[in-house]
Amino acid sequence: MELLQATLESITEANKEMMEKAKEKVDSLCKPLGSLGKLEKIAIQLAGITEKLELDVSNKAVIALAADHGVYEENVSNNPQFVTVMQAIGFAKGFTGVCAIARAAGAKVVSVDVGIKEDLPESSGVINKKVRYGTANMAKGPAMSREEAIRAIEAGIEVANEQVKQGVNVLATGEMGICNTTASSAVLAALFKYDPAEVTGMGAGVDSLQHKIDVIRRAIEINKPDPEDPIDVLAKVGGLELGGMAGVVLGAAANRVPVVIDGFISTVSALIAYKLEPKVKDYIIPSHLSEEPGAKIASELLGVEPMLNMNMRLGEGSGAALAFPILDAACSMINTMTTLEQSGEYMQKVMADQIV
Ligand SMILES: O=C(O)c1ccc[n+]([C@@H]2O[C@H](COP(=O)([O-])O)[C@@H](O)[C@H]2O)c1
Ligand SMILES: Cc1cc2nc[nH]c2cc1C
Repeated sequence: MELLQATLESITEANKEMMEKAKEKVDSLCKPLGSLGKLEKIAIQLAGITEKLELDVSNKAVIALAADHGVYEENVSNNPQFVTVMQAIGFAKGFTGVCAIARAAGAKVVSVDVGIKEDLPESSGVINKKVRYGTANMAKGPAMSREEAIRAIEAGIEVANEQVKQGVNVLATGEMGICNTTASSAVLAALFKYDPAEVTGMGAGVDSLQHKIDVIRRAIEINKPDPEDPIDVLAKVGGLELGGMAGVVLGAAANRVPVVIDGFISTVSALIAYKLEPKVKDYIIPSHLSEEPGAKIASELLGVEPMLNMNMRLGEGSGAALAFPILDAACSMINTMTTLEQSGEYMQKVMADQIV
């Protein structure tokens, strides 16, 4: 609890003065006002986060947190549960979908076990931050205790802190957990009082969507999570990797480092962090709009507009990694473009044949 409390207390808003300066600089560049659209918005946000006008997001990491879910026994996912541990190993060894996309973007993937139901050997390369061996079945009782929910959040904070210490200057949230779309829909419905039918989709595949909705409804009825208490909601109907990702968002904000969020599960986790400390919003950069129906609702609740719509629903942090080059472009824009004035002067020199 101490780490969570200290982290929450250390989060401040982005530097609005620096954002004003960045806006002035962006507006002076050689282009029609506002013509680089969201790229301008991102550059200004990055300046506010880092308190610098010379921007750098060259050291990138996707934090991919993996955990298992007890609600698997309710038949809410038609994929085998071993996929969770298989993909966590794949993250560490570099052969999953997110790894391929991160590689193309020059980013590393950090694989973290926050609650896989098996023990992994050190040689797996997966960082051990295990809080417990998977959650309990939320359709029968709380997924985890309040203390475990806090420890999961703190595991994410710890990883964020460790990565920033190693020089990482932009983070992204990613995850793996068979059944975590059930947990995410339950958290979203409980936190914002939605009917589960409005925020539940097929995930990675399910035999009956109606059955999945009924299980979520039952979990909320049995556990009665308190919408005013995000940790209570996380503990009762959430997941360990959701807590971990909320922690990564909080840790990023506390370190004044931008954090790119991925699809549905990542966005719901960011909402948990936002409910704990609304100032984290200044540090969050959205990436893509997941095909999962609850993703649009979650983005709107967070007040972010995903920049890409690639019909993706893989998770893992794949969409966030795909957005990394857009951040690079925003930095390059503010760092290397000439101003209208400089371009004019240069043009006059060229025309006067003064450039050798
Ligand atoms: O990120 C998304 O928007 C997303 C949407 C659907 C599925 N997923 C991935 O699929 C897994 C969960 O699917 P499920 O059906 O088992 O709940 C989990 O490991 C996620 O990474 C991810
Ligand atoms: C193979 C597979 C890979 C995944 N990655 C994220 N969720 C996933 C679900 C499955 C089934």
